[in-house]
This record gives sequence, C-alpha cells and structure tokens, in this order.
Amino acid sequence: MTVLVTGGAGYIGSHMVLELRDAGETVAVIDNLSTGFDWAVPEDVPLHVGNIGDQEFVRGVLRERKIDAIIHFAGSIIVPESVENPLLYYRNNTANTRNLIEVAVECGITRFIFSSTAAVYGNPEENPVSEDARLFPLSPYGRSKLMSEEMMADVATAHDFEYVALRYFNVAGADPAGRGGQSTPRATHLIKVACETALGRRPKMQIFGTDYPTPDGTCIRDYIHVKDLAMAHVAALEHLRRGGKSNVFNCGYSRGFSVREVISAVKSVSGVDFEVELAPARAGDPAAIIAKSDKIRTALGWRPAHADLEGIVRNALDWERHLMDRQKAD
Ligand SMILES: NC(=O)c1ccc[n+]([C@@H]2O[C@H](COP(=O)([O-])OP(=O)(O)OC[C@H]3O[C@@H](n4cnc5c(N)ncnc54)[C@H](O)[C@@H]3O)[C@@H](O)[C@H]2O)c1
Ligand SMILES: O=c1ccn([C@@H]2O[C@H](COP(=O)(O)OP(=O)(O)O[C@H]3O[C@H](CO)[C@@H](O)[C@H](O)[C@H]3O)[C@@H](O)[C@H]2O)c(=O)[nH]1
Repeated sequence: MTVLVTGGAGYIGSHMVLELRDAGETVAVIDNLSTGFDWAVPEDVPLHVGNIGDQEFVRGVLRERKIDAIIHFAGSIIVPESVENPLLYYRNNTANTRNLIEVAVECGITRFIFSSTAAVYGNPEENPVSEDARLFPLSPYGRSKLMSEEMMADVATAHDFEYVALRYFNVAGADPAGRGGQSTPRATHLIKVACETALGRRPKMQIFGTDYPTPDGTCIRDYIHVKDLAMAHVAALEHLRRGGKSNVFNCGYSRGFSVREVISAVKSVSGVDFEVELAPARAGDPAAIIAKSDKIRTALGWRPAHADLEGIVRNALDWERHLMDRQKAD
C-alpha cells in the first residue's frame, strides 16, 4: 500500500516523504511544481506532475497505485499574497481540495491528513490557543483553510472517510541530516529571510510592525521544526490506521518568540550583525499566536525532539549554505 503525498516536492511535503521512506513506507507524490522542485523528491519515489484540482489526472494516479492514505500539503501559503489575490487562494486551497476529496471518496480512500494552519484562529482571545477556541481568520489564506476543514467534517459525516487536520504554527528549520530544507526563491518567511540576510543573499531585512501589543512591539509566533511536524503526521497516520476517528490538532510547542527575538537568534547563531529596518505592519498579521499542544501529545503520543530555536536556526542556516553551493555549481 502506498501513501500519497500531495505537494511532496515542496518544503514540508518533501520532509514528509523523507520521514515516510525512513519508516519503510511506499510513497508517491503529486505536485504541479508551482513552488516545489523535482529534485526535492528522491529518485526512487514516483513524482506525478499535475494539479490536485484536475480530477481526471488524480483519478488516474489513484487507480494506478494502491493508495492507503493521502497526506495533502499542496496549496498556496503566503498570507499577504492571499490578501491581494483572494480568489487564487479560494481556488487552490479550497476548490482544489474539494476536487481531490471527491475523487478520494469515489476511489474508496478513507484516510486523509490535511495541512491546516494556526491562521484559522486569527488573533486568539487567549494564548496558548486551544483547538476549541473561536475560529476567526484574519486573511483569505486562513479562511481558505478553514473552509477545507469544515468541508472535511461534512464529508466525514456523510461518507466512509476519516481525516486529521493538523493546524501548523510557524514551520521552520531543515532536515538535521541536511537532505532538505526550504528552497523557495523570494521566500517571505521570517527565519528564512533572516538566514538569507545573514549569509549576504539580501542586503538587509525588515521588521513588519513595531507597535503590536506585545512586550517588544513585534509579532509573536510559535516556531516548530519541520522534522517534528513531519513526525506529527506519522502519528496521525498511525491513529487513522488504528481506526481512530476524525480530529483536529494544533502543531506547535506552546511557546512563542517575537520577531526581534528570532532576528537576535539568527544574528547570534550566524555570528553576523546584519542590517534590519523597521517597516509598517503587514496586512493580515495577528499580533501573537502560540499553540496549546496537550491534545496532540495526549491523543497521538507526539513527542517533539527539536524544540529549540537555536537548533532550528542552525539547521535553516546550514540548508541556506547548501543552496548557495548548489547554485554556484549550476
Ligand atoms: N510553511 C508554513 O509555515 C506553514 C504553516 C501552516 C500551514 N502550512 C501548509 O503546509 C502546506 C505545505 O506548505 P509548504 O510550506 O511546504 O509550502 P510549499 O510552497 O513549499 O509547498 C507546497 C507544494 O504544493 C505544490 N502545489 C501547490 N498547488 C498545487 C496544486 N494545485 N497541485 C499540485 N501541487 C500543488 C507546490 O508546487 C509545492 O511543491 C500548505 O498547505 C500550507 O498551507 C504551511
Ligand atoms: O521579512 C520579514 C518576514 C516576516 N516578518 C514577520 O514575522 C512574523 C512571521 O511571519 P512569516 O514567517 O511570514 O509567517 P506568518 O505570516 O506568521 O505565516 C506562516 O505561519 C502561518 C501559521 O501561523 C502559516 O499558516 C503560513 O502559511 C505561514 O506563512 C510576522 O509577524 C511577520 O510580519 C518580518 O517582520 N519580516
């Protein structure tokens, strides 16, 4: 039986593929390579290049391989871009997920794991925020993911279909063994941007917003190592295979760092005091968001092993150096 990973050529999906392979699973990938890379998929893992919203294409892949479960990462991920182009997000994240689920149900695939996001909470009334808090996304990105969660709940009621929605907080870092990392050009994620600046790939970086109601005025986020996140999916897959029911879990460490604290960590780990400018706040950014994570620890037995900001930054910097060497060699 094969585990199908959509978006498996992207940042998180490619780590998932590595983790599944390490566990001896048979894996196949669907990716349209819009932000992913074919080289990020190991050569012995079949890569089907196409759109998850294209039902004929997906049906063909599901019929060709005996699929035991789908882990669905494919999507568009940038909060400010979703504010500028909401219809792109409702198509790629909501409509395409709908099309994928419809074919999954038609082909009798009953186990589905979905990449949701902390952005479904918006600005939480309480931090750390628990899964049953009020859901009030501030951006089309967050709403596009919340709609998918609601759709999956309805499908699970109507059909033989169980899902786990994992609400990721801010994913960062790279494979500690150096096999993968975040490779997107023009990335917008804080840790990646700061690492690029430390290594001279950008002349300077900006802090977006300095008068948020937080101790140092900058936004607070819960940064989770991509390897711990991949392990959360392994635990979710085991849960569904044991006959576990549909559920929603936060993926974070229950602690937050401000933008200034993250930049200090990158400066200290890299040893480079790079230039940082203060800039206006970005649209759609909540002030602070930290995961309550007891539910996934208790229900799925998830035990993070890389919850250390310096370690996350070290792995991210190592991957950035690897990308620079790769580009020099090309
Ligand atoms: N990175 C984060 O901090 C974060 C946080 C919360 C949730 N997520 C979610 O995790 C998932 C993966 O994010 P990522 O950071 O790895 O991003 P990414 O852009 O690196 O990966 C997304 C992958 O999906 C592919 N893709 C996009 N649309 C597709 C389509 N219609 N058909 C087929 N393939 C398609 C892209 O080519 C890419 O390889 C996304 O669903 C994202 O919303 C990410
Ligand atoms: O150059 C930069 C980049 C970011 N930030 C700030 O850093 C924080 C984190 O930003 P970023 O790394 O872009 O992540 P988020 O906007 O919090 O969104 C990420 O984390 C969400 C979960 O919390 C996911 O759903 C999204 O897909 C993912 O992009 C925010 O306050 C940004 O304003 C800066 O100040 N300067």
